[in-house]
Amino acid sequence: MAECVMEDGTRFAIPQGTELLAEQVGGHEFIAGKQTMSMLKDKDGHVLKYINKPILGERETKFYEVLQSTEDPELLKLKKFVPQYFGTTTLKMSNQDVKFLILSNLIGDLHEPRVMDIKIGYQTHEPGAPKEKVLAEESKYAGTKKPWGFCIPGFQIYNKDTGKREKYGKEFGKHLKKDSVLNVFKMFVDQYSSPSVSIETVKSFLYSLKQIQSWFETQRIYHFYSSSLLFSYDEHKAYVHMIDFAHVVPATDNNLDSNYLGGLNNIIKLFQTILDDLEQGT
Ligand SMILES: Nc1ncnc2c1ncn2[C@@H]1O[C@H](COP(=O)(O)OP(=O)(O)OP(=O)(O)O)[C@@H](O)[C@H]1O
Ligand SMILES: O=P(O)(O)O[C@@H]1[C@H](O)[C@H](O)[C@@H](OP(=O)(O)O)[C@H](OP(=O)(O)O)[C@H]1O
Repeated sequence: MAECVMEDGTRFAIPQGTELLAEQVGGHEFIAGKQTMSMLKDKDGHVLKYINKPILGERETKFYEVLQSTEDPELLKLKKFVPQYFGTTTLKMSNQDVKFLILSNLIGDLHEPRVMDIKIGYQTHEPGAPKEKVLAEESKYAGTKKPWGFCIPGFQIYNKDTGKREKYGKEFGKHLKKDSVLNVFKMFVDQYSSPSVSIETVKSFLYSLKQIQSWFETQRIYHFYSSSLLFSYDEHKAYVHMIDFAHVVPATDNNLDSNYLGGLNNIIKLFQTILDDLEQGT
């Protein structure tokens, strides 16, 4: 069993042959005494996601399995935005068998990746969720979720002076207000000395976002609650991917996922504003 040390000094055992995914920006982390676990990486560079939570783990696994075997042309369009799925694995942790999803590493080919997790939706609990879950979700990230239909659980950038990685976590995201979001996006894409990198990055984000948008404008298969868009880039490449499908449920009454579309449309508007400003040199 290998050992890991968290930033606060907590030590814990992780399965042999794995390491922490250092670039994880959102999501669950290991918490002593709680059944939560950080994202891991295996020897082949795959990302391992802990799926021991009942219902949620099974739901996310099922989502990947359906996507892997589908011949539905509508669903097939989604594949390029979602991590590749390589099945599940059971590993020993503190003598317990623990199940993980094996996924492609979405940022594996980026150098010092800048990464932002944006969780989509005015509502982040699925219909029928327990009352405590509804209250917990509604009370969090209200400054951005209510006006914009998304929130920012985490991101990482590199300090322009020291070159050191800087992580902004959930507490930062929870205190954000409506009017600060544009500046956070600007800071995120302003990481290299040449403005042309920012311009190309934002153009690439917008290109992918509009493809995802056009999928959501017609698909009536699923509703995606609490799912994230993962933005990543370096000097040469920029990506937008969809992750976290633990709260994806069949679409009710054949409706569009307006909860997701609303947030996505606002992200597109904000990045378009940034692109316009960058191109005008303001
Ligand atoms: N396939 C992947 N490749 C690279 N990084 C990933 C991948 N999947 C997840 N991550 C990283 O791990 C983080 C957490 O992922 P994810 O949202 O799936 O976890 P979670 O614990 O279900 O989150 P939540 O707490 O929102 O339910 C993401 O913010 C991202 O930084
Ligand atoms: O952003 P935060 O404040 O960390 O909020 C967490 C976030 O809503 C997760 O999606 C949720 O996990 P699930 O997707 O598994 O419901 C988790 O529930 P949890 O505390 O019960 O793990 C919340 O705490």
